[in-house]
Amino acid sequence: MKQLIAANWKMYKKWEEALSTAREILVGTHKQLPDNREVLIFPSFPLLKVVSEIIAEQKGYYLGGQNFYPALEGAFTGEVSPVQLLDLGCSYALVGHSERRHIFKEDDSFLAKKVKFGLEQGLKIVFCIGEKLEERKANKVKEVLLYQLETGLQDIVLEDSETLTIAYEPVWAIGTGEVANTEDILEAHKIIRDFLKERFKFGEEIRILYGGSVKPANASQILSLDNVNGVLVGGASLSADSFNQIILA
Ligand SMILES: O=C(CO)COP(=O)(O)O
Repeated sequence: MKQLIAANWKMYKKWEEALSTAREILVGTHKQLPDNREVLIFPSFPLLKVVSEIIAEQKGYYLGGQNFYPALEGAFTGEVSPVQLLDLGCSYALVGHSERRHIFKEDDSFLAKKVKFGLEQGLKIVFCIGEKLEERKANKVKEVLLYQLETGLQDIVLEDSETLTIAYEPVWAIGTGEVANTEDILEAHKIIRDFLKERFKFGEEIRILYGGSVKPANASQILSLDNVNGVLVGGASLSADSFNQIILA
């Protein structure tokens, strides 16, 4: 299974910066990209085209949309469809990111609809889950993760293990500089792996990423842990210099 190093640029960057960062990422890593690593970039919608032009046809580099609405087309002002993402060269999309869940109030049943619809349209889905600090303090990590997995992945049929990736992003570790410790990551990823093995016939091969304050200084240690098949990076993916160190960590 190849490790996936993913950049979530969130609502950052303008055209020129996206162009130069994407170029520097490609130039700085493509010759040394290990065979067992892949790179995925999630720019905001207005930047998809410029990043797509840089990484299109580059082996091991992929483009993803940060969000979509689960319909082919229609009167949904302000929304973007999976068909439009695919048309711009995206092969992946994020669903269930903590910022979508908490700021935009996307609930579990809506997220389940998005996962199913996105997969049906041919997008690979990176489904994000993670507990809040108060849930961790109340010893509810397992309960929360299993609930998010069970509801979000209900009714889906997978054609192969590459179409689904899970990202474990503890909410308290996102953008805080407070990375989860080794035991916490191992425990959460084991819970997710056991669920996947029980739910899907190729559950052993579905990638599980860790996200939350991943930096060049902690990336290689995190990537060496059992059941960690990649990372989803926010802040440290905005500069090519730090993201490249993570790609090659
Ligand atoms: O939300 C994240 C990636 O999706 C993580 O963000 P940070 O790496 O900035 O903590």
